[in-house]
Amino acid sequence: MIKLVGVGLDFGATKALDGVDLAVAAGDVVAVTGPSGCGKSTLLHVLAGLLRPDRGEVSVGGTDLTSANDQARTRWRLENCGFVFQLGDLVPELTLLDNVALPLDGLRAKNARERARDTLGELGIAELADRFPDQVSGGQAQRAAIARALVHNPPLVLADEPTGSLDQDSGSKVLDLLLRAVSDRGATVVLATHERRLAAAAHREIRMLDGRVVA
Ligand SMILES: Nc1ncnc2c1ncn2[C@@H]1O[C@H](COP(=O)(O)OP(=O)(O)OP(=O)(O)O)[C@@H](O)[C@H]1O
Repeated sequence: MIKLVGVGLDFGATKALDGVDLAVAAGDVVAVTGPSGCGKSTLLHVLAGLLRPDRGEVSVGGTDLTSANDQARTRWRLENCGFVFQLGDLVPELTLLDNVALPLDGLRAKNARERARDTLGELGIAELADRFPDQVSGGQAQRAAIARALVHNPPLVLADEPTGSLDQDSGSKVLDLLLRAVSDRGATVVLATHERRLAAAAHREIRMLDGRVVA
């Protein structure tokens, strides 16, 4: 599903990624760990096609993201990627239902809303569909963000500290829901985290330091 060969990316003098080789099979759940600033988020952004590396090759689901132009990478991302951020990143002016329906732009409105409602139900918050993000708890907002990342059944789900803003209890619940939903779909997951507990729930852990994979 994912193949990186010799991937390097610089921000000025900082080597955010420095010769990363990585292979991830379809359906794998991989945790990327390491200290602050080691390159975890940068790696996720490269996998999503949001950043193009300066060196090396990136192929995801058979698509060569190194040679694709911005437009092709954006189209690829909308169809193939779900992204969960630490703070949910819901659109404040939209209800949870409309937030979740966002990636379904191409579907006729009624179908999109039905599917969004079903996915909210899967995450256990169907009854909150018509509330706005500032009318729900952090854990509930994070569940909606996960529903939005999964609603179009993307083959690849990228999660950057998905429970980082939650207390331990609701973080564990949200993580369980995320892992169950991706396993039901057979999706591949790459999860950046500081937390041992999250890393332990993955099939595999990749440890980074100074832009390199060290274990
Ligand atoms: N847009 C940017 N401009 C300049 N430097 C950047 C930028 N984004 C990241 N960096 C630098 O690249 C390095 C890797 O950053 P990255 O965000 O990938 O780390 P991280 O492991 O995700 O950190 P954290 O765990 O704190 O989120 C850091 O040294 C960071 O300061």
